[in-house]
Amino acid sequence: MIKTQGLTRRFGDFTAVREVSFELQEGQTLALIGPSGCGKTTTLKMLNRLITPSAGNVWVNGQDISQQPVVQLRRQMGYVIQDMGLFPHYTVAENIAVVPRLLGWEVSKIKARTGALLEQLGLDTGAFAQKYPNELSGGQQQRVGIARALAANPPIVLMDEPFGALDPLTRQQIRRDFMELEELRSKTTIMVTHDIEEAFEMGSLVCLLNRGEVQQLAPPETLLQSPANEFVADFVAEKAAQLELRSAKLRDIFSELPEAPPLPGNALPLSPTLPLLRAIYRLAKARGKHPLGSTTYQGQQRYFTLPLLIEAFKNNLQSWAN
Ligand SMILES: Nc1ncnc2c1ncn2[C@@H]1O[C@H](COP(=O)(O)OP(=O)(O)OP(=O)(O)O)[C@@H](O)[C@H]1O
Repeated sequence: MIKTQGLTRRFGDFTAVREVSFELQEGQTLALIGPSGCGKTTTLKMLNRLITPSAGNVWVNGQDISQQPVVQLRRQMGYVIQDMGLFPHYTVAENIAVVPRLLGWEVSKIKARTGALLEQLGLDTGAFAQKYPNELSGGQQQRVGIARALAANPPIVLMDEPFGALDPLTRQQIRRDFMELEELRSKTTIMVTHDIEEAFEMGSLVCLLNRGEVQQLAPPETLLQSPANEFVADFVAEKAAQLELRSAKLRDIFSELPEAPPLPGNALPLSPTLPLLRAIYRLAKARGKHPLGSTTYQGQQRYFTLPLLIEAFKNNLQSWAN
């Protein structure tokens, strides 16, 4: 869907981005991460030609973007930025409708699309469509910004610190809602973030940059398990435990679990409380043992089963990592 080769940008004598190459398939998410000033935003902006590369190429669907009219290019790419960039004198509905209008969609189609997006992003259409950005909270504005970027259904979404300006709780909630959006599953997303946990949670690939150069480009778990160099190892070391949970996928857990042992007749069902599950998971990881069996909890022997654990895992994965 999108490919770069040798992407480089110089500002005078200074090389902000050097020879960045990656390839993303439809539906994949690339998280660009690294210390402040490492070239994340410059890389992102070269993808929609907000910044012209000094060298290298970008192809979208096999087409070299430098040969494409810029308007046509940007219609294929939703763009979400940290300060939202909503038009203050447009209502929420008008803000979301900007690109569909430019594309000449019928009014009824625009209205239906706007309403559907607002609902999907947890904003009641009746209450919000006619409000102005300054009547919304930061989190609500950010949701509108996301809706606007998705309005014309672009196959590619570029996001620069999309959840950056928000408090941690709002940030987490929006991120969760965002990841649950059904239509995003088929989109190819490139996001810039300074939050390594966010990168690990959202990225199917993580690209760690330092001083404009790629240090490692790989699935998140690979950065943990096989860091390419000392910089990568140091970068992930501090949060290794949280990152492991962020990048844990249900299938990883499945492969660790053997058949559930038969429950004894006097087994009490386990209520999967968070601390208990957390302890089980840690134990299993640390000792390389499967987390099935029994445990003494509040003075009683409790047994936990595969479906229970999986369910609890699904429900709690997010909050565990916090
Ligand atoms: N227009 C410009 N002129 C000169 N230098 C620039 C320009 N734009 C960016 N730079 C420099 O290029 C480097 C990379 O900038 P960029 O914004 O891509 O970094 P970043 O990784 O996104 O940083 P941050 O996380 O702080 O937003 C920085 O050192 C920056 O000062």
